Amino acid sequence: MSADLQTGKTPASRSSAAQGHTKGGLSMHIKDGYALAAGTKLSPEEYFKRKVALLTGITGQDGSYLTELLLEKGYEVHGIIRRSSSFNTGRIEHLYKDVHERPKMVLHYGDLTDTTNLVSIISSVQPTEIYNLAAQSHVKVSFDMAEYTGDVDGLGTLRLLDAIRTCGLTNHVRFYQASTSELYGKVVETPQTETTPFYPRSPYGVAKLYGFWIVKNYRESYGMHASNGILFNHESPRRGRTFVTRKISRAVAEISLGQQDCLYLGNLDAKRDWGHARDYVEGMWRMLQQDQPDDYVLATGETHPVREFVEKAFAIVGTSIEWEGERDTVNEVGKCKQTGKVLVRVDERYFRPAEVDLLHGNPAKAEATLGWKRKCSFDELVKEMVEADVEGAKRANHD
Ligand SMILES: Nc1nc2c(ncn2[C@@H]2O[C@H](COP(=O)(O)OP(=O)(O)O[C@H]3O[C@H](CO)[C@@H](O)[C@H](O)[C@@H]3O)[C@@H](O)[C@H]2O)c(=O)[nH]1
Repeated sequence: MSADLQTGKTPASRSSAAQGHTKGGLSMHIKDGYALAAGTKLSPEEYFKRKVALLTGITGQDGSYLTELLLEKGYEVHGIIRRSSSFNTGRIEHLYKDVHERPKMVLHYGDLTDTTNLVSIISSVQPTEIYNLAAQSHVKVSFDMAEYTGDVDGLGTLRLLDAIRTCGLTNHVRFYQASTSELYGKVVETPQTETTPFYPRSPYGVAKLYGFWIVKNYRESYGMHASNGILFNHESPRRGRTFVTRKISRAVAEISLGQQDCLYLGNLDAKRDWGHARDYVEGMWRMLQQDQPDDYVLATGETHPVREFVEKAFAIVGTSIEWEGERDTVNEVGKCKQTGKVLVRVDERYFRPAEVDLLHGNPAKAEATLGWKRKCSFDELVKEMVEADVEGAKRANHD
């Protein structure tokens, strides 16, 4: 069911007058008859001559970059969004098209926990590609909401695959699953490749393990063109504010402008393979352009501790950090070398019941088969994030 984000009404229930783009949220314009009526049968020729993508998680970081890429490539993009009383479409507002143009991005209310709704959307959109990016994606939160995380991230993937089958698109649609380096968890070899054994360390990782295997199972059982992208951490100025990189870049920006005193973090020694989300969504798309489905690692091939991200982020605003106190304990602090002021403290509330200490991917297969390579370096990523947050903090102060 297509949704107008201002009114919550579907095209059928809306007046024919176009809804405008209003402050505080995004209003989508859906011409009557734009999506196909449920049950419409397209001939294979009609179906395959279209480029129609359906994204779950379109309002997230990856969803917004992927939508930009697909629109540039001439796709019609449909996204599933969850109903919320607060606006959650900030990352895709700039993709809004005037009502007088044919909209290329259409949003539908839906949820990975609602099978009927998924069947209804897929049968009316008849997508040629589906990207399953929706998830409860926060590892720490998954310890508090383990059942919900399992339902959405694990069973949600199954529901989507079954909805494709119910709609008769099993051997038509190409399916991308957002799998994750969290599957490796307690790593048994470094760097990690497509053949490294999995050992997830959180309810999130365990739910994603189910997602990974059900995709592989449906590929083998029903011949579906379904691929797993095992993506290592990927960040950007659009990253959610509770993930460590964005938490750091925002805090550094606000501290540098005198709007915040101190940054509180958990495990400073965890190591991650951090790339830029814009590069990674291109890899997702490339996976679905292959003749054969498969599983691929997307990573930079480098790993850096959280501590280094902190140091580099502060360096962008001209502050050098020196560490004092016992390492790996709550007594450790990061001080400004110039003034001696404590700018970083360790807070055990951010520790996880079980930690993933090291992630370091080997993207050789994706590079060789997909012709994919990350473009943005670690230093460029840190710089882009901090500079964007400095600009954002200045603007917020001004408003
Ligand atoms: N979030 C957060 N993490 C912190 C903090 N202090 C230290 N960390 C450490 O920083 C590391 C990265 O944490 P996140 O940025 O929350 O990301 P993640 O747990 O690695 O998970 C992300 O990447 C996965 C891919 O490997 C994704 O699958 C997952 O959805 C998420 O995007 C973890 O080891 C975490 O313990 C803090 O204050 N907040």
